Amino acid sequence: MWPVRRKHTPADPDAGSPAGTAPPALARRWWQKYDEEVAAARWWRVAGRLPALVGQALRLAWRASRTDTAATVALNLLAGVCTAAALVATAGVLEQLFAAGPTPDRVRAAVPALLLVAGAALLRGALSAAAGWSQARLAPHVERMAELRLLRLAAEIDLAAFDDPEFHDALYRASSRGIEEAKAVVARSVDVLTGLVGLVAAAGVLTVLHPVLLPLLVCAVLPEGWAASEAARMRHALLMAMTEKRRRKWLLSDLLTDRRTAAEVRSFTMRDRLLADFDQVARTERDAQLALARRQTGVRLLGDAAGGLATAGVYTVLGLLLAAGAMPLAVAGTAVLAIRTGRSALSQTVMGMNQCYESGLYFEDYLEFCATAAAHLPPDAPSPAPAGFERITVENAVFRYPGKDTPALDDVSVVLRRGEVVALVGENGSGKTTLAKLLAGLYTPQRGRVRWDGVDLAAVDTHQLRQRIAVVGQDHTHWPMSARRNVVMSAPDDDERLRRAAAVADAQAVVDELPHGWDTLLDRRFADGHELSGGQWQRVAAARGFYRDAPLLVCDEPTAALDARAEHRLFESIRAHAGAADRTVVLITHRLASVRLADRIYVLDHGHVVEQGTHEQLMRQGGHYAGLYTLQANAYRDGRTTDLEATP
Ligand SMILES: Nc1ncnc2c1ncn2[C@@H]1O[C@H](COP(=O)(O)OP(=O)(O)OP(=O)(O)O)[C@@H](O)[C@H]1O
Repeated sequence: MWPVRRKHTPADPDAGSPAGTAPPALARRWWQKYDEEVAAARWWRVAGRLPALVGQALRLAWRASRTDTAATVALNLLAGVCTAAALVATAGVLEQLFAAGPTPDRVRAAVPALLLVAGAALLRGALSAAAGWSQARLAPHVERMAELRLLRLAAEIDLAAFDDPEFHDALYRASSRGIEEAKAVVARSVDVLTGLVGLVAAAGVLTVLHPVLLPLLVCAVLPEGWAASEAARMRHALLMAMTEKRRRKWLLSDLLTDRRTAAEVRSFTMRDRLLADFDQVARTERDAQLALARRQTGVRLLGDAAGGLATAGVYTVLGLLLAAGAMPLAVAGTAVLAIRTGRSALSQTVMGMNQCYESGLYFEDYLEFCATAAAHLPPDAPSPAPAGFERITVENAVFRYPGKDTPALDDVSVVLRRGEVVALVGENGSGKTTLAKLLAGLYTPQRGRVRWDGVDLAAVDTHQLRQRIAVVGQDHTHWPMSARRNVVMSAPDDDERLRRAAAVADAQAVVDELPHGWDTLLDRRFADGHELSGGQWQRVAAARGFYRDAPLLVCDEPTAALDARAEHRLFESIRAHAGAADRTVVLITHRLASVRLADRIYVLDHGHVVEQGTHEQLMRQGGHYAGLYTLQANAYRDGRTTDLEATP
């Protein structure tokens, strides 16, 4: 699917990390296409990319809150205008003070300009405070919008993306910093605009005073700007290179602190091993951070030295102009003020651009993730999913997991009719779960088709389709919610339906023992939360499948954690569930006694359907199925059978 092999970027500080933590060469994915381009960006590209970046940030802010965006931009711009007005008024004050004539007259003449300076300063203070307030109000709106968008896309994208490590890297970067930086880009964009207003004012005053002053001022500020953008680029390149390691570290810390792994960490004395693995990655990260700090300091020193020299040059030129009589003292005084204001405005602009660029790099990670994820969503205007079916056919389906050379399913064809119980059997890794996920509409085959009667499922509304399929999964989720929510899920709440589903799945007895019945929270990490046993969870998961009341029920090893009696009852219930309303059941189980009564059995081996038929037909064939069945039957016979184990 993504054939080009990835090479480590030159910025990767851990190309030779300790054994056990070094990532294997990963196949290039669509998530990665953009990374190297960003890591290689230089400061001169910053200016070119900024307008688009600022535009996107402001659009996001606009969608999040029009009032606060408009207020933030307008108030900051007005504050910038006040700074400019104060500068021009100060020039007027100086001009009056250095004019010829008696001192009291000069001071009196300067009073109107002085009042203007004071007024502009006051107004500027008030505007800045109001701008700060609207900016603070805007940030949570932007954060909420950005977070919701990312979560919506992550929850909607094709399930296959979750088998791709690059997807996880991209998601990690987008969610860990991308969202945070979306707010920063908006704030820094406003800084740039404000700085530009001040700069225009100072530049205007300086150009009027002497044409050589403005270019000198620009030269004084640019080195610092260059240094800051280089430092930002280095930091982002490091983040790029460290993404996978940071995820690894996070995973290891999760293993050490998670409740689900806490027991095995102790019983298998895994603590030291996990800590050692964690420390290996942490040390690599620390060394990379130290190297980054060293390189950043070097670049900053260079920028500061060049900036200092250029500033000294500006004042030297000013002194020379004064000495040569080419500039009167009043004008020189104004020039010093204008240079200071201009320098701070230019610094604000350049720093704002840099910070905008730095935040923008992370913001672009976020934008890129959203754009790529959006491009991999199911089709926009799909045809409606069929309400039911007479026949489901899988035709010559080929499915390969991302990054795998061999397909998990190769040229597989199966047929399911309405009201049938169809069993999928085969050894571990033969492709049963993958086929079940294709039938459940969770994966789309890369070749071949899955149809409900004549309708190809690749073109239908997946959301609608999935509402017509119930799945009792092998790896069902223990939702940290109430018992009721664990069964009802997203369907409408209906007590009678809940009672029926629980009765069929034998889950009512489980719930009856809970302190708050259906409203008990099933998570021990919260106060008053309760935990269920593996078998009890499995009954709740089965009730979830029955509650959905769908024409197709896919059961992937639904009884693995059940005791023999409960397992027997659940299979009976599944059969009755299918018979009662002409529902079709796909059943995956290694307990072959339970598949004997299936209407048809498909036997899978290494991703191929190798046999199909009823139990009797397959036993007569004497092939793969007959071999497996006889093996289990003999095991039971040798172990002296009991009533429930009379058949294998
Ligand atoms: N998420 C995944 N990413 C990559 N490969 C996978 C993934 N899930 C399964 N596979 C591979 O696909 C093949 C078929 O796996 P599948 O889970 O469909 O087998 P199965 O018959 O259900 O096995 P079991 O009886 O152990 O549940 C196996 O080789 C497995 O390694």
